[in-house]
Amino acid sequence: MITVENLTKEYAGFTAVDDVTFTARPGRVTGFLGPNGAGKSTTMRVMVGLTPATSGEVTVAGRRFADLPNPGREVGVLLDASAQHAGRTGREILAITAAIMGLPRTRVPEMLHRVSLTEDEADRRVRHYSLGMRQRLGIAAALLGDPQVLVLDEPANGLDPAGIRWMRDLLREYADQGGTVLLSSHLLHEIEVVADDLVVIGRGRIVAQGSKADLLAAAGTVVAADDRAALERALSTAGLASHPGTDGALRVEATTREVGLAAASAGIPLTRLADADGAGLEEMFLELTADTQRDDLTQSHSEGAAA
Ligand SMILES: Nc1ncnc2c1ncn2[C@@H]1O[C@H](COP(=O)(O)OP(=O)(O)OP(=O)(O)O)[C@@H](O)[C@H]1O
Repeated sequence: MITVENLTKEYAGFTAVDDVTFTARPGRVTGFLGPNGAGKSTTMRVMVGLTPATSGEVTVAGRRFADLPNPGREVGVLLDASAQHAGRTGREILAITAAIMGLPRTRVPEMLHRVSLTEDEADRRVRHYSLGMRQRLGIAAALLGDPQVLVLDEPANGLDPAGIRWMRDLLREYADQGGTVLLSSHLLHEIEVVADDLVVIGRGRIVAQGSKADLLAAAGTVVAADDRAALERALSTAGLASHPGTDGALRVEATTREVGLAAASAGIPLTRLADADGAGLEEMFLELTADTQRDDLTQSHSEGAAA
């Protein structure tokens, strides 16, 4: 279990994370989703004690990371796959990590096997690894101590489609065995297949959170008719809020049944009636984050200010 409570992180007066509260639960994969610069990495860095919070608190298994006696045994962390020592082999990196955590050396070949790095690849220096191989090695290091919690920042970066599927299966299995997984991404599709819960962040603030199923249901119904104005009137008469989607159809915050009945009672033939489903979630993500993108540079702050 990871609990983030009213977390705020400021860099020289710039608020990178703004009063963020959420929980990642055991047995579930929690997707931490947001556009570039939304505050995901900063939140995760605070979570694993790399950056001090300005205010608020993060606990893992009920304790602050800094208070965990052997953190690697409780929390597996992959924040930056490229941060590994380029001059060491993958096997050496895992062996050193195992020694630091007081684990038997036998964990190393086990984990290499778990992430499908071959013997030959394990003995190459990391500088010769592809980004995908570094991600696998990073995941092996995160799993080494058999932790109950995994914190992974953009773990799918650099993985090919087969690698992404492999990782999804691995995380699913890990969560199904009772583990807690928090993984970040700026790509909705990457996360929506594997996540049970979603936490969406934009400009440092949480803009939506809940189970994926609830967020999908909240994304409502897509409906279209040749006479869109009449359809809008019928929906409004039935007390259903609607707004135009990007494809000319209307998005309605109601079930397909409610929408169908409202159209039928006004005698309007429909050309389309469907659950908003994945497309709805994507639109919701774009809408939620559109006004939270950090590309307007209206807030100036100094990059690299002291943490
Ligand atoms: N050390 C720092 N000094 C100043 N600003 C920082 C520092 N670290 C991060 N920031 C700023 O905080 C904001 C959030 O950054 P963060 O890396 O947490 O976003 P992110 O959601 O992980 O984005 P990405 O998907 O691009 O990795 C950004 O505007 C970033 O420039």
